[in-house]
Amino acid sequence: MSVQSKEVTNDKGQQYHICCSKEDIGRYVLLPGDPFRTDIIARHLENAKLVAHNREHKTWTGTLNGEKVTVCSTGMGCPSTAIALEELIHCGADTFIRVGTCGRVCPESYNEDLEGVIITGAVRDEGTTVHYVPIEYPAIADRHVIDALAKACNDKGYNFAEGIAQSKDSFYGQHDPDSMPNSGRLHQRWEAWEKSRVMASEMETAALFIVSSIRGARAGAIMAYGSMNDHTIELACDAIKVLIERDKE
Ligand SMILES: O=P(O)(O)O[C@H]1O[C@H](CO)[C@@H](O)[C@H]1O
Ligand SMILES: O=c1cc[nH]c(=O)[nH]1
Repeated sequence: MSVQSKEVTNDKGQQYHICCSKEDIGRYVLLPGDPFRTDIIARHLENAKLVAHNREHKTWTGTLNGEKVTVCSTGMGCPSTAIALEELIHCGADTFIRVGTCGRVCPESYNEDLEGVIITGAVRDEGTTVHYVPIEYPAIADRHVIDALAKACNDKGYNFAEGIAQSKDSFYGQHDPDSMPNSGRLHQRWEAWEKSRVMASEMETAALFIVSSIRGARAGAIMAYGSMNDHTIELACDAIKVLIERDKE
């Protein structure tokens, strides 16, 4: 039996950061980092309505296959992602797909034909999730969500790999480690991720997987290499439809 966090509300009784209430949020949620990306993803929903926009969290709710589906931006990094997750779970959400962008890491990921990655697990190279549970606990995706993403990808014939993401706290620690006094440690660890077949580097998935596991929710992630593309958004929406249909069975 999973335990929810205590609700913290604003003066309207809404969740403190996302400024939403239970009736605003669907069971199924798409999670981009960027608030502007929510507008693009919301166009894939039927009857999408803007519910709230507070700080980095912009939230739309509409339907897919007749079920209520929400799009909510997490902002950049694990702290704001964990906050969004907790508050969406307070509102009754239990199924999450991150729709993000990422960088390439291991040699295999540098195959230019690959559009992106369906994430199966995340390296907890960040500071948020140790506030939840010791580092030995794995950050893994829900197998039903991975399978729904894999089915969507197979049906469309798009070229996505499956693999592990590194969730880090410093974008410039990845892109310019030599400018950091801590460069030795950054290089050593990056080499370890390259040698251990890490397929993607990004900043939110570890928090998504850890908070979801601990709170008893299901989560997965699909990420585009470089900038966001239509295929990644399409597959995330298709996977939500697969889960909706399978949940009815
Ligand atoms: O495209 P999003 O979802 O923001 O994800 C990636 O892009 C940002 C860095 O540019 C980080 O948030 C990283 O995880
Ligand atoms: O290289 C990249 C691209 C997106 N997001 C990251 O964190 N790194």
